[in-house]
Amino acid sequence: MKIGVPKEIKTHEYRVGLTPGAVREYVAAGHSVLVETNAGAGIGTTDDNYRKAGATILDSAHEIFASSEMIIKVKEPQSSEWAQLRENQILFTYLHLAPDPEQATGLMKSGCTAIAYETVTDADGGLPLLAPMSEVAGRLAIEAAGTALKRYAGGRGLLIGGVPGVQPARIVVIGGGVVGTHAARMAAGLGAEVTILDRSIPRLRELDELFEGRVRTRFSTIDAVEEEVFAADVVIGAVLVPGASAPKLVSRGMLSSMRKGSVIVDVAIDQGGCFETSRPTTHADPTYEIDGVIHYCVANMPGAVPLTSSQALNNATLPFGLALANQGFAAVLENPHLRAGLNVYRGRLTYRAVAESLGLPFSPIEQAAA
Ligand SMILES: NC(=O)C1=CN([C@@H]2O[C@H](COP(=O)(O)OP(=O)(O)OC[C@H]3O[C@@H](n4cnc5c(N)ncnc54)[C@H](O)[C@@H]3O)[C@@H](O)[C@H]2O)C=CC1
Ligand SMILES: CC(=O)C(=O)O
Ligand SMILES: [Mg+2]
Repeated sequence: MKIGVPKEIKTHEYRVGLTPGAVREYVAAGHSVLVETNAGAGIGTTDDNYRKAGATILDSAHEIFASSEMIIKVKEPQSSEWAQLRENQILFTYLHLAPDPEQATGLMKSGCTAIAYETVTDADGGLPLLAPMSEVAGRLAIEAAGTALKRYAGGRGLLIGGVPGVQPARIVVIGGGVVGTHAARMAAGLGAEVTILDRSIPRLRELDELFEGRVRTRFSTIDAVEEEVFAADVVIGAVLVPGASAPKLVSRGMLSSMRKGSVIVDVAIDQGGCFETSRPTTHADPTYEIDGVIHYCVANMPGAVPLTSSQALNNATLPFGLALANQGFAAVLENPHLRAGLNVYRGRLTYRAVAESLGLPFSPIEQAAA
């Protein structure tokens, strides 16, 4: 199969869909890989490194889209990209369609087959292509909070871990999945007082064992969220209902009861965010303030550390990408985990939670492919 890798064009997105190491694997399996010139600049790799791995370098995204049977990217396609997709072409990347009707209709109009990294599953009920970036974003969330807490940045002027004799920051993490666990690990490591809220009791049990008493766990009710958020210096939004828009757990009205200079890091912003006042921001201008509460809502946090992130992402996508390259669409029909990733097929939405969030018709794949 001919596989195309365009350079990422979202603001301050420095990751790349395939690293030279991954290209080598596709080429060894008999595939051709076309890479846009400078696609690897953000991870400090050159066109020559891609050529050595067996890729052909093309001058423009236009040539990549025109010549490839499958496009492998990182971020959701931007409008200039979805306009170039076409029927029978496979798109394999993050999509986050639930809060993004424009992109959803753009992909539907293109007729392409779009597989979303974030809804591909594994045998343990996990999300193996979301997990590595959630690990990165969870860890970065505490760095972002530490920066925003500084007085010159509008924050309370609090050091996350405090110092001996002075209390540390109180950090509340809503959602104890991959993002939440990695955020809690970093926060606890720095010496913060950490509470994780989740609606899954089995998950709270696992967290309790994992952190051996170093982190408090709490079942997430309306009461519990209010109590914890009002007492927090930092709130990390890390909930997910796969494919769906994030539930809004902190309302606009609640902000006035939060501490002035406290910080919200809404990692779940790519699914619409779990704070009513969240709106997507970029690495170029990551924060804004409402009612004295600093909001950090960058939708591509791992793009800031592309060396770590591109490797972690490629490790996870490789087996799925190879299956698609080897078998084409048949891989989606055969493998239930890839099938869970299918969001758009020839103009139809094939992922129920996405269709429901967008208020558009849902077509099960059996029906869409019939
Ligand atoms: N902004 C960014 O750059 C990035 C954003 N993300 C996003 O972060 C979010 C979290 O991802 P993961 O941790 O991988 O998901 P996950 O599925 O591992 O964890 C989500 C957790 O939320 C819990 N949850 C669901 N509804 C809840 C509620 N009402 N109250 C409390 N807990 C609730 C679930 O029980 C689960 O434990 C997703 O939206 C993901 O797309 C991930 C990576 C990068
Ligand atoms: C998961 C995601 O949206 C990202 O890594 O940017
Ligand atoms: Mg994102």
